[in-house]
Amino acid sequence: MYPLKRNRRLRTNEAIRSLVRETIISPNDFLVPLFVVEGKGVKEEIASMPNYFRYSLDLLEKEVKELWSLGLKSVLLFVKVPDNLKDNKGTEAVNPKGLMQRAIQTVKNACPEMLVMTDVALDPYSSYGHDGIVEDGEIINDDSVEVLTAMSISHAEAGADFVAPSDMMDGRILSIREAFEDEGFVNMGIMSYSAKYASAFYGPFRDALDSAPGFGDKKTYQMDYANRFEAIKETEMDIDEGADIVMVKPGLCYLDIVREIKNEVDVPVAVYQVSGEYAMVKAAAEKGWLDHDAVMMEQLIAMKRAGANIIASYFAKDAAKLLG
Ligand SMILES: NCc1[nH]cc(CCC(=O)O)c1CC(=O)O
Ligand SMILES: [Mg+2]
Repeated sequence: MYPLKRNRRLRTNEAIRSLVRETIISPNDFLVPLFVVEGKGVKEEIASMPNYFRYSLDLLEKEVKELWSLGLKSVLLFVKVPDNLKDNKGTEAVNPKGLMQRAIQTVKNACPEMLVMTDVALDPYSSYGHDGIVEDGEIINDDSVEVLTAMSISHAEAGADFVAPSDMMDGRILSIREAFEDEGFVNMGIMSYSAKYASAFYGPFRDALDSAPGFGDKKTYQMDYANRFEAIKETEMDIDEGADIVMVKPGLCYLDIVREIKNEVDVPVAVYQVSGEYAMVKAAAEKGWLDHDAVMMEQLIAMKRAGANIIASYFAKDAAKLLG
């Protein structure tokens, strides 16, 4: 007549709940995205990403030290490139004195043990705002891969630990891996954005870098969000081509994909909780409609529970502070 098994016993108080908790997060799980701009003393808030900033190199140095003191040991660098340096060839992307190359050196000087990952794609450097080279209104694959490979070598030369190709061109992981081997960068890591969907959740990021596509959309290279098997195919191919870490992006709407990939592959799986996901929580919290910290933690734990070993998140610093 009464239940023989009372599951509620294990929920009676926080002590027992924490004893049986299956998923925990710590600052070790996070990858911190950072936006870098030219200038001195610049710390600009991004309008659509409240409490998230673009830093000039001098203030980047301070920020990175603070992250380190919070236990955050990996950063993912993005740069905002002035319009006059944008073209259709990625010229500035391979400039040894470019902003990205200097940002890598700045982080390494400020904090030698910080793991530095760099975004590899042409969009912030492209006069068209696309991730590859444009010809007759199309984003052409193989020439883009060549530039992305040169860009990766340039980041390795500047001292990066990992490149994170986010462009979704075919074959770029193999090309980058072979170039690293040929040039003696045998320890350079590749975190591939292997299952990256064409998503409307990237909007605020494109504000942050002024990198919105000038024509069309990214659907000829980023994945259709209706697809699931394709994510596994993309991911397995990138692992075969030499990726050390694979990534699913965006996060929350794609946790089914994270779980499937985690079950399929034997390399670490990352997830990217993207700018639009961050903006939604901030906006609702500002209105008093959601509890910011509670919703943030619930989402981060959900990502880890879904199988993500690594979470790239704009909440990394807030979460690290809360986790103490
Ligand atoms: N290719 C560049 C890149 N790398 C990461 C993001 C999005 C990150 C975010 O929204 O937080 C994008 C934008 C895009 O593909 O359009
Ligand atoms: Mg691919």
